[in-house]
Formats: sequence, structure tokens, C-alpha cells
Amino acid sequence: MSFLKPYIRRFAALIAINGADADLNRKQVVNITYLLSAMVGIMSALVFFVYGWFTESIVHILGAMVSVIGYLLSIKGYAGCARVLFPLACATYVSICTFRFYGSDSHFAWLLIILAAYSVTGFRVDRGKAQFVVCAFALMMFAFIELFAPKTTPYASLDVRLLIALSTFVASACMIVLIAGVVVTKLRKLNEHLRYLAEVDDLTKVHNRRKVLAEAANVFADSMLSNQACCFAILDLDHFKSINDRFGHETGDLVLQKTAAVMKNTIRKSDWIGRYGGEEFVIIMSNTRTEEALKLMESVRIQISDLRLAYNGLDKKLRVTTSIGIAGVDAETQRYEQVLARADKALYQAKDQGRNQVVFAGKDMEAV
Ligand SMILES: Nc1nc2c(ncn2[C@@H]2O[C@H](COP(=O)(O)OP(=O)(O)OP(=O)(O)O)[C@@H](O)[C@H]2O)c(=O)[nH]1
Repeated sequence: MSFLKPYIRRFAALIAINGADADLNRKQVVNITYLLSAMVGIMSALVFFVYGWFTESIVHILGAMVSVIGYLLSIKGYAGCARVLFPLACATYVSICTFRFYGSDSHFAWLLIILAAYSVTGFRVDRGKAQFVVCAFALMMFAFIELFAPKTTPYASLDVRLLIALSTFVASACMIVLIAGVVVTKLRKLNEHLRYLAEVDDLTKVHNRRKVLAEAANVFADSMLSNQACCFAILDLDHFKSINDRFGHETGDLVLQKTAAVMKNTIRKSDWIGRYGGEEFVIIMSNTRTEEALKLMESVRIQISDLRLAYNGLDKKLRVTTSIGIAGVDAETQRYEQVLARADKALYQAKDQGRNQVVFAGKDMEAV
């Protein structure tokens, strides 16, 4: 049997809930399973009541009540209790109904399939034993009921058997939809996280070079198609090496985070910002004329130079400045890389002219 273990574990891991929100998701599965069972219990009780089968109706009401108790236990924080109660309650409910009222020909025991699904999604992957026990318990109970319950009972009319088969089908379908929902949510969250990792710079939390360049290409293509202005800016912190050398790499990282936050908070919703290299950032401004871009970048420059950063827990405050080069699309531009190259040239001019300034890449490049 032990050779099967890795395969069982691998299968369970496919749909088991893991990750940061795992406990919350598992709780949701437990809660929804209880609500689903309560719903099945109430619906069946109503139908049997209408048919005049009062004893069955009461048993179904009791089943629904146990489900509500399980749900309340779960939301009041007794998640462990709630998780264990469900398999026991479900198996008891199915056994009583099959042995006493419907007989095994009703196939009501198939409702136990919910338990097998529940065992995989309701428990943590590392609780393989609990999953195994619940799953084995469900199979055993199923076999026991199918083998030993009377095939038909005096209660079991054709109508009732049809009704039971239908409600078992509906409940199982709901469970499958629920599990599919959980798996899809899990995959979506995983995808979002992967996209975040692929697009965001870990240190500064702005986009990384790949993402911002992809957006640069998009914005450039849009601007060419719609004949609208767009501007790219490259920002480079001044004398950043000496900040690292004098105050340490950690302080350097803090400066990068704080200055990136200023840039991010100052640009507009329609702009894109990304970390281009070590202490270099790119800002992509769609549908933006030169004057507007200059104004925006000047505001970024001033806000960064006004920052006073505490470092190493000392009272002393650190000041940092930035040089910025801007370029816009003109009649000769054919590729977005050309705009970036001109912005880079303007940045070097800003550095040459004494730093802490914005330069626009025009025919006669001048600091603002
Ligand atoms: N703390 C920290 N430093 C970094 C990071 N990435 C790059 N650097 C440092 O950034 C410095 C960049 O130095 P330079 O390219 O010489 O530029 P600079 O000192 O800013 O000089 P100018 O650009 O001419 O004003 C290097 O010392 C890199 O080690 C990072 O993620 N964290």
C-alpha cells in the first residue's frame, strides 16, 4: 500500500488548498459544505412534508439542524470540531435514511461522494492521514450501506426513489461546482501572484524593466496610431554610489524605496513607472505634451530633493537629488527605443550640467 502513497499525495495536492489564504479557503469549503447540506435537508424535508411523509420530514429537518450547528461551530472559531463533525453527521444521515426509509436501490448512499471530495479540499495537504481516514470512511460506509441496507423498504415508492436520486444528483453537482470554483479561485490567485512576481520590482514595488518596456512599446504604438503626443522620462539618482559607500547598502535601499514611492505618488494614473536599472527609473506618459511632462517631472524632482530621510536610526537626515531626461515622439521617430535613447541623452546632459535638474531632449537641449 505504501507505494501508492506518493501518487495519492500528488493527486490530493492537485486540488488541496495551499498558500497564504489556505486556512480561509478551507474554512470556506467547510462552511459551504454545511450550508449545502442544510439546504438539501430543508428541501427534502419540505418535499416529504408535502407528500405527507412526516417521519422522513423530521429526520431531514434534524439533518439540516446538525448542518447549521456545524456551520455555527465553524464561524465561531471551532473549525477543527466543525471539520470532523461533518463526515460523521453526513454518514449517519445517509445511513439512517437508506436503512430506515429509502433502501439501497434509491442510491441515496451516493451522497457520500461529497465526503470524498470534502476530504481532499477540507484538510491541509500535510494532514494526509485525516484525508485518508475520511476518504476511507466514506468508501467503507458506502460499501456497508450498499451491501447491507435493504434494497427496498415499505416506504420506497417509485416517486420517492426518483426524488432521492434527483436530490442526490443535485447535491453532488453542487459539490463538484463548489470544488471547481475553489480550484479555479486557487489557480487565479496563483496566476496573479506569478504575474506580480514577473512584473514588479521586489525592492521598490514599482514595475520592473521588462514590464515598463512592454508598456513603453504599447504606449508608443498607440500614440503613433492615434497621432497623439507621448513622452518618456528617465530618472537617475545623483551620486547614489557615494550614498551606498557612506551610509551603507541598506540605507541605499531605503533611499531607492522612498524615492520610488515619491515618483509613484506623483505620476498620474495613466502613467507607467518602472525600475530601469540600479538607481534608474523610467516614466512613460501617454497622451502628454512636452510642457505637461516637464511640469510633472519638475514636480517629481522637487519632491525628491525636499525629502529628508532618517538613516541608521540617527536624527541626522539624508538629502538626495535626481536628474531627469525627457523625450517626446517627433516626426522622425520610428521605434520607441529611439525615444528612450534621446531621453537617456537628455539625462546625461542633466548630469553634465550639474545634476538635480530636468532636461528635455530638444534640438537645443536645455535644463528647465
Ligand atoms: N543600495 C543599492 N544600491 C544599488 C542597487 N542597485 C545598484 N546600486 C548601486 O548604485 C550605484 C550606482 O552608481 P553609479 O552608476 O556610479 O552612479 P552615481 O553614483 O549615482 O553617480 P551619478 O549617476 O553620476 O550621479 C552603484 O554603486 C550600485 O552598486 C540596489 O538595489 N541597492
